[in-house]
Amino acid sequence: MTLDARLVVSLGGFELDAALRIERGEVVALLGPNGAGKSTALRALAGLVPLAGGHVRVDGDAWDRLPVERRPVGVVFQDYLLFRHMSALENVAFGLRSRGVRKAEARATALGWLERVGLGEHAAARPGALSGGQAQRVALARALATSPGLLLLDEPMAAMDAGTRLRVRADLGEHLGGFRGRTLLVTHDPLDAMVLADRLVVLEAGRVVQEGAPEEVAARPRTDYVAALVGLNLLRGTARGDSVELDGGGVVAIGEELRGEVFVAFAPGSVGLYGERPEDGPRNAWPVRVVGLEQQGHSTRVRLDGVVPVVAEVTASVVASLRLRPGDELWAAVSAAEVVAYPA
Ligand SMILES: Nc1ncnc2c1ncn2[C@@H]1O[C@H](COP(=O)(O)OP(=O)(O)OP(=O)(O)O)[C@@H](O)[C@H]1O
Repeated sequence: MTLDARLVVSLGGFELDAALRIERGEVVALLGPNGAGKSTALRALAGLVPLAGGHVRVDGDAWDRLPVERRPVGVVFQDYLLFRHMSALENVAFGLRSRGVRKAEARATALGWLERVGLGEHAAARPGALSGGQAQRVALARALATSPGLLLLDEPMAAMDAGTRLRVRADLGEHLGGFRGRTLLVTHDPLDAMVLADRLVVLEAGRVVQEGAPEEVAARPRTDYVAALVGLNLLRGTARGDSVELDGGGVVAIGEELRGEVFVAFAPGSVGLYGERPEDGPRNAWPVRVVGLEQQGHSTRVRLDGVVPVVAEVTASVVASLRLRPGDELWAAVSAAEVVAYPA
């Protein structure tokens, strides 16, 4: 009962060509930078954008041949797209009515769903009288009420403030946990993806560049975008035993034996900063220049340029004792044991 799709879409100068598989009960997060084609992929699955090639199949059923209104798909958009002149109940019942369910039954089912998302008491309210989080839950209830085989969520929390987002993320996690269809969640937010998804698919410039379990993607990024998303330093080079000659120059000692093209990743927090080259210190020490400082919670992220460009995350006491400023020349050091290398 796997959804198996290859989505080829051509929009002006933009070309999407992405393969996606979603198992029953699985939540897949589609991540990527602005303009990568995430919304286009979602719209293509919903039938709102025509396929120039490829297919959308579930168990041999060709969903791509079905007209939009007959696809067993529920969609929740970022701005919810609730009908403003209808009550919450009528909004949720609408999807059922348009699938031929009789009025009384549609209303009863809709009320059941509003109760499940905690909005039974707001059934008569118009969308304008609901908060963003509540409106989002109505939109989710409307999408789930038709028991779709595929639930599509397009940045469902993007319009919310941080506090609401936290609550709605938890709610959504609960509802998705009980949902037996397949879910595709389009998001920019790595936290939404890591918390809610069973698997991540990363799209860049219309192509899938990496996919896997959240912990796998977080530990072994394969593009600069993914590395920035999960907060790791990422370098690329050729491994010759326990060291890697970097493509951009410089060498990184690693804690294991590898050969061939590899990625090298390490956490900013594992990078130490020193005024002088550290004696008897970590095997990796590179001369660097400070190009930027950014406070993040209790630590400072220091962007460093040099033959080996890296980001370090240090405490306020390091910033103070080294009197760090843009332009300063320093040494960055990281132990080989903190460096992860994997085939490119
Ligand atoms: N109707 C359209 N006609 C022509 N080009 C379009 C159309 N819709 C989207 N595009 C282009 O397709 C590309 C992908 O857009 P899409 O909205 O799918 O990306 P996205 O990954 O969802 O981005 P964002 O994160 O900014 O929402 C962009 O370059 C966009 O400008």
